[in-house]
Amino acid sequence: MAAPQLTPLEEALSHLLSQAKGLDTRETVELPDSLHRILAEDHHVPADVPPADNSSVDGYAVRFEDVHPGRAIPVSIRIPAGHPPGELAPGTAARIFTGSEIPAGANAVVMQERVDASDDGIVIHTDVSEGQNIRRRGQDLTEGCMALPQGTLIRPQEMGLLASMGFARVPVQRRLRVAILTTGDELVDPGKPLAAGQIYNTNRYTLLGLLAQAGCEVTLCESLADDRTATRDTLFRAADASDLVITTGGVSVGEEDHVRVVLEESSTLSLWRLAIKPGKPLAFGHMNDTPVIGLPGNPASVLVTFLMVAMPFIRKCQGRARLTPTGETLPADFSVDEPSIRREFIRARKACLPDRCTLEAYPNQNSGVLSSACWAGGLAVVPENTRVSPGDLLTYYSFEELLA
Ligand SMILES: Nc1nc2c(c(=O)[nH]1)N[C@H]1C(S)=C(S)[C@@H](COP(=O)(O)OP(=O)(O)OC[C@H]3O[C@@H](n4cnc5c(N)ncnc54)[C@H](O)[C@@H]3O)O[C@H]1N2
Ligand code: MOO
Repeated sequence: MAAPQLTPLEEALSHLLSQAKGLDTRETVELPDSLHRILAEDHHVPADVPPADNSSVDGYAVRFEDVHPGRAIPVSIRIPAGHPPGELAPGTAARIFTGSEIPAGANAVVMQERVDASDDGIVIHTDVSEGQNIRRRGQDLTEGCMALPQGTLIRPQEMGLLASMGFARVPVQRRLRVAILTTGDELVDPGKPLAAGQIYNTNRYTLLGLLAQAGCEVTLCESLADDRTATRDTLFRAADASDLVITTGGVSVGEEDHVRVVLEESSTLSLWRLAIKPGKPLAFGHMNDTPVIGLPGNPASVLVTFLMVAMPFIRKCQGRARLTPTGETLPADFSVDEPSIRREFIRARKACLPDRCTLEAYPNQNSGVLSSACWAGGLAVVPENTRVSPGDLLTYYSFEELLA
């Protein structure tokens, strides 16, 4: 029997994305609870950050025109950080600290290591230029500018930036509710002993981690035996409770691949043999209007298909601006001698010397080898029907970008 044709990733993705519905509801959360949530409104800068010019060092604020080699300048004021700076009298210096506001009249700060201080004042032993060691008002964020657009994933740095603008509460999208169903008689949860023929359920935990990083709420996380009725019942229950159901396993061609069969009877199933490696079989359908993405069972295939297929779908539902990764171009430090008709996502990492970075590949790229992904920093893309020699340029998606 001839194998059905392979579908390009873009074709499957465009079908999937055309079915992704945006989330309609939002909520407001306290800033500390906003990590991994999606911003639901554009955030413009309400006032300059920092709000005033301030010192980037511990030292002395002066008017640079007052500095003459060997001549002492009296210290007239002391300005601890957090206190109003006042005004600097002409011909004098202000004792100042990192983060202290610059007093009116001063236009430079000299580090204390460059100064001799005595009862007569300070003698400066260095050239002083206008503006030195002054962090300008608004250097981080300028009033009125767009700081964070709607659809931004809030990472630790965005939490900090929101705090720097004074936002204590943040409007965020409702979390996308996602159910995880792993399938297979062989699966046992960690913590229990393995009997013959059994393996530990890996995908459940990979997906829990991926969905947490993607800002989703996991509604239900169950492991299904290879049983058609149980698969059907659980798929309906999961669909009822969720905006999206993700399954792993059971989408290939065997008669024990019940997810495929149940989706076939109950919905408009699209079943693809994707032209990507790993991750060939992929199912997409609906149970009672809830989208179901059926990922293959192999643990490395789950990671790759989640990142390349499910993640853009999730991003679209979340109203994110960027759906697919941009990547960077780097030379390979490995070879692919046998070209594949499937686009290959090689678990790879950057190896950097002072002058250039190359991509190293994990030696075993089998779709059952998840340690490849723990070793790797991301995915290097080998296009369809392409041999690779060291030095050839490849697109590389870091895991950080894929999950940002
Ligand atoms: N005759 C063919 N057989 C297979 C083909 C094919 O085209 N023709 N494709 C192969 C490829 S490629 C893949 S990928 C798999 C996909 O199969 P399924 O999605 O139906 O997945 P399963 O058969 O259920 O499992 C595959 C593999 O992964 C292990 N697995 C499954 N779930 C988990 C889990 N939660 N944690 C850890 N490991 C899991 C499972 O034990 C299998 O070893 O089909 C190939 N076969
Ligand atoms: O399509 Mo599979 O994930 O290569 O083993």
